Amino acid sequence: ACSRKNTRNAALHPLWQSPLTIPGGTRQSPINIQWRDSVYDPFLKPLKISYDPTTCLHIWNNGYSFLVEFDDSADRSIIIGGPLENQYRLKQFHFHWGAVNDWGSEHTVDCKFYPAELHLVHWNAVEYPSFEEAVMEGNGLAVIGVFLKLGARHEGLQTLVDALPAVRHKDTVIEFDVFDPSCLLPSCPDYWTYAGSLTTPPLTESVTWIIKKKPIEVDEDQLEAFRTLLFTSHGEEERRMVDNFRPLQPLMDRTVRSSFR
Ligand SMILES: NS(=O)(=O)N=C1NCCCN1
Ligand SMILES: [Zn+2]
Repeated sequence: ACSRKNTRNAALHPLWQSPLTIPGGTRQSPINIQWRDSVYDPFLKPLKISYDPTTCLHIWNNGYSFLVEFDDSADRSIIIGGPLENQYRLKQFHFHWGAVNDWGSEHTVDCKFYPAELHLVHWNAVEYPSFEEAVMEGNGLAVIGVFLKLGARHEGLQTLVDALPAVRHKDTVIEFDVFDPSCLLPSCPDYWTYAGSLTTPPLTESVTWIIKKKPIEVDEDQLEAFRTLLFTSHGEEERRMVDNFRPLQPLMDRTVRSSFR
């Protein structure tokens, strides 16, 4: 197993006061992706992504992360192909990050942590009437994970970073009219995919994970901006929003497939 220097052995994750492990869970997330154990699947299709930037609604701080939410009342921002049987609608994206650059991502690759990880959350609107119902189904959700590494400033991310001071406290929200999340995806099409779960409540085993092989680069100031956010609401004693990742979960009887040789 991979060791994160500051691993706590708390039974309850301090952040979410939810059980670290789900009793009877067989497909929990996040996991370590052991590159050499992943299996190339030639039948995996390319992932097709088409987002309409005007479906962007607002940015808000929900006390776990900051998230950008989209109008998912029609099939305007969708993904299809890859390991997916249906098309899935974009609902929101958010990030997980560390207090320092040595850790912060939820998934790891050969036990390597990245300083942050982006999750683009989509739901199966072909088979289910709402996101809330899809969350309870084995094929209800598809989440694209993108690793963030320290490097050049990311101009597309900067528009989000500039809005963060307005959502510093939990339960604050600002309108965010136009944003194309495609600018946060690496150009390389390669990904790993496996059957997993949500990593924050309700932790349901409803996610087809699609983890991009290549990270995107962001600079130190942009990571520091994430760390200026707070878990706490106005008037509460301030607690910096950092280390908002779930510890690694056991792979159990799962195979991670790759779209590339
Ligand atoms: N980190 S995660 O797996 O995306 N977890 C989520 N929980 C609530 C709904 C959206 N996503
Ligand atoms: Zn997430």
